[in-house]
Amino acid sequence: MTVTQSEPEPRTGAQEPASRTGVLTAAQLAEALPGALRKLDPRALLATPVMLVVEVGAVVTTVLSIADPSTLGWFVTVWLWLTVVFGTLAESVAEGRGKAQAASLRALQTETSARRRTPSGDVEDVPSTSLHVGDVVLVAAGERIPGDGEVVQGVASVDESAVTGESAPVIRESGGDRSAVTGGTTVLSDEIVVRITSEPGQSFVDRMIALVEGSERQRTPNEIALNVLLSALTVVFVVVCATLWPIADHNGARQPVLVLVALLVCLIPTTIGALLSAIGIAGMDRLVRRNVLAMSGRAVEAAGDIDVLLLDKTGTITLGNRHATELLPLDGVTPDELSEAALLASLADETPEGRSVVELVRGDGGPSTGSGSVPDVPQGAVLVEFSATTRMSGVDLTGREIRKGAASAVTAWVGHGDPQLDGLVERVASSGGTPLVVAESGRLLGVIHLKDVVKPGMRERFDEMRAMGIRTVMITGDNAITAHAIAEEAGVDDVLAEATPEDKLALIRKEQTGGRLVAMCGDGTNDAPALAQADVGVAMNTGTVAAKEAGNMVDLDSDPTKLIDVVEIGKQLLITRGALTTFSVANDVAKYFAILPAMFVVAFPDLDVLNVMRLSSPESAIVSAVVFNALVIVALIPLALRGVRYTPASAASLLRRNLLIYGVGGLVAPFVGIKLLDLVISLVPGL
Ligand SMILES: Nc1ncnc2c1ncn2[C@@H]1O[C@H](COP(=O)(O)OP(=O)(O)OP(=O)(O)O)[C@@H](O)[C@H]1O
Ligand SMILES: [K+]
Ligand SMILES: [Mg+2]
Repeated sequence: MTVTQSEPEPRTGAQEPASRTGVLTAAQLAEALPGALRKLDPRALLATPVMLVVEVGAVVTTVLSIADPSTLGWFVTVWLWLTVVFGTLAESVAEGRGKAQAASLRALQTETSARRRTPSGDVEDVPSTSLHVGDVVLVAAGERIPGDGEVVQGVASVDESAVTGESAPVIRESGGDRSAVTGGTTVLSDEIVVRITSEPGQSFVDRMIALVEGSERQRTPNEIALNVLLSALTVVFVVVCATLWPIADHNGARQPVLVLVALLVCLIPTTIGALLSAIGIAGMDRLVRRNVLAMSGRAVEAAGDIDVLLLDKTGTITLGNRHATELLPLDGVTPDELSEAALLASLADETPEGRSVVELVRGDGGPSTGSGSVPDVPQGAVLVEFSATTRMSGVDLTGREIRKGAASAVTAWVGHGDPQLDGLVERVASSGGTPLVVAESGRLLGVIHLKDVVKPGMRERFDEMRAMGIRTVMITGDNAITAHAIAEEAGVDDVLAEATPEDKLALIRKEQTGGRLVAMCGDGTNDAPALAQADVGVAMNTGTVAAKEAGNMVDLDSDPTKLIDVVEIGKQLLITRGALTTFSVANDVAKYFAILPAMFVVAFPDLDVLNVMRLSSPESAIVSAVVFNALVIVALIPLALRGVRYTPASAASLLRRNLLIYGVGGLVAPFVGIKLLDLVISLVPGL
């Protein structure tokens, strides 16, 4: 697990494309070109009405130029087509950046043979592609896991490097919060039984491929709203140009349709129209680079404005391999009595905690990766499974009822407490451990000490979040003393202890009704409702299938502090879109003043006062403006892909800075650019 992240390693080990850093290579452009040309299909352009209008304009000028050829006509026509192609090229380049990654992920999908359990209990060999939800397969050391699933039996160490890029093996085991396995990863030791949870073609890797290729990207509400605004602006300018025609005609300054089309394209917001979707794709791509898979673009945007982050304790803030280290009997209880009861209450407990109790009592000792002897459950035993709501587990035998679990739950079950027990519980809890109280038929026996370790580097990262204005709250099913001990060590701002899944959900709703945007990091099935309710729900990749499906992001590194990166990327996405919109509109306004005087100066000599640009001829002015308009798109592709830099600062000062750079810059650039182009273009005979 990587905890601190600076620049992440390329996951695939493939050569780092230069465009990641914002530089476009010729090879990349060449590779993206076929895709860009395919996107010229008007049906594909319907999604960006601004560019569709440019394409229609290009068709019109093409027809006019064929009917009545002129240098001006052909110049305008070629550059209008280039404008559309530059737009589709931006999107195509953005998509292309995920292609290498997609290719290496596809390699994971080669068909393998799976050992499937038949209803009669036999094992049959089937191709991995024919596995369906609910099938149960056996996977032994050295074998590839044939599909996404949940470990229902056993413990194994698994090499997930092909998916996560992390070479250290991870533990996958039944019962707990580390039960999900990903198809295509390899079991390194032991044997596990896996219940398949995804249909062919809908696996985690399939979704990753779709994500990195950008084919599954859905427009976010903000993006849709902006697109509508840009379309409305376009309609306004179509009307302006259409009415300009009769007015000019009436005043004896008849303008050819060709010129009006050129004017229209210069005025409508082509820059942002062309780059909008590339900005969105690049944002997703940056997340993937950080090993975060975002299933929803809305969540990425929301991440830019997060106020509160809620985190589960075990497996999120701590490493999560809670295991029993010590048995503490009450006075009058022999160590053997406590051991026996603890063992019986754990024999059928498939959670890692339960297995670790068995190991401790049996003296197996070894790490939880050991294959473990399967102990016998006494005849006639009725098992009481652990649930996050009861916070207890145990067994009913003839004449004996044994439970182990959270102190409050077990003392409530017994019907009374015990001062000595309180002392033991507090001792374990104040060290950050989880105390499990053991009781038998109304009698309290003692405490099991479950130990867990806080992941390294937490405190620094939580400090960083505080600086970004994000409040961190740990929510755990564990008792208040343990919770506070861990919270203290990890450096979170607030704690909610003894929380049931409903409490976690209620806390999120409460924060949300206060108008705050809430992020949640979790790994357990009991976190799933909260992950689904949160605006940004980040599931740990180590977690359960339910958690991964409920959230709208999965962190392959299972690092809760990754949220810092997610927030930065979200902010960067919003800032980039805002900056380029500002630039685009400012640019168009400036072009209006740059070329209108040139167009009408012949008919209205008074306009000459406005003709500050002193362009060489009306024709050259028009072509220069169209060429400038197209080149601006190309010039800004790298910025759209790389994103405007985000530095933690107040929203107001960021806005001021960006208005200055992109607003004023957008106003000035056309005057300089068009003037320079005019100097060159006026050399062309006929312009
Ligand atoms: N196998 C088990 N048998 C009995 N009791 C358990 C078992 N596992 C956990 N408990 C008890 O139930 C409590 C809640 O556990 P759970 O794992 O559901 O917590 P949670 O809400 O996921 O929070 P976190 O993951 O942050 O600890 C634990 O603190 C512990 O006291
Ligand atoms: K424009
Ligand atoms: Mg949990």
